[in-house]
Amino acid sequence: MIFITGGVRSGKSTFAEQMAAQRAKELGGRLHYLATGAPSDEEMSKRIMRHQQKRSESEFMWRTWEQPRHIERLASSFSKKDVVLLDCVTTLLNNELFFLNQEWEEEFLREVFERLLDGIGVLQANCAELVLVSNEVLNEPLGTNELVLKYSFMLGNLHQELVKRADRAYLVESGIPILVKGGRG
Ligand SMILES: Nc1nc2c(ncn2[C@@H]2O[C@H](COP(=O)(O)OP(=O)(O)OP(=O)(O)O)[C@@H](O)[C@H]2O)c(=O)[nH]1
Repeated sequence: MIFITGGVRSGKSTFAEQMAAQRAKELGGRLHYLATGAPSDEEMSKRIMRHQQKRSESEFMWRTWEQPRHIERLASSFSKKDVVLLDCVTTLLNNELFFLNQEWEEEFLREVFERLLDGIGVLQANCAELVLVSNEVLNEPLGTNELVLKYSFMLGNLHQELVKRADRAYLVESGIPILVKGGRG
């Protein structure tokens, strides 16, 4: 598993696509793009269309899946030789946290945390390489808002756990990927 993080517009999605395509070439499997985001406004809709256009024009054959929750349900769509790019973990977390409009009690947060890790684990077990993209939103001062603090702890812990499980991890800054864990493999 490869974990890629970076700030907004850092270039992490482009880097992740290159990395996934390279791995698919090496492994001889198909390439899947798993989008967890939704076109929430006009700007996002256009951005998604641009991404889709770019993938359709690329030299690689991408198959796109739009799955905001329950990513594990896609597992049977992949083969053990395939490469899956999941973009992105942050949106997946948001979708889980806000879907039920539930109070962020400790038990609920723990359940979401485990559900996400389980879902990612199921995907990982059903493909050759899982490339995860996430947002580095924790560099700002956290302030004192309780929800922001809970969210930040949750995302931080999730990132730590995913990096622990990943063979390689990158931080992308201004379009430059910095290898923070693992070899160049
Ligand atoms: N629903 C859907 N979302 C997509 C699709 N292709 C890309 N996306 C979403 O587009 C987002 C990534 O693109 P950007 O918003 O440009 O990424 P960014 O984080 O702002 O910038 P970078 O760091 O440069 O990647 C992710 O949330 C993807 O899930 C698609 O086919 N369908």
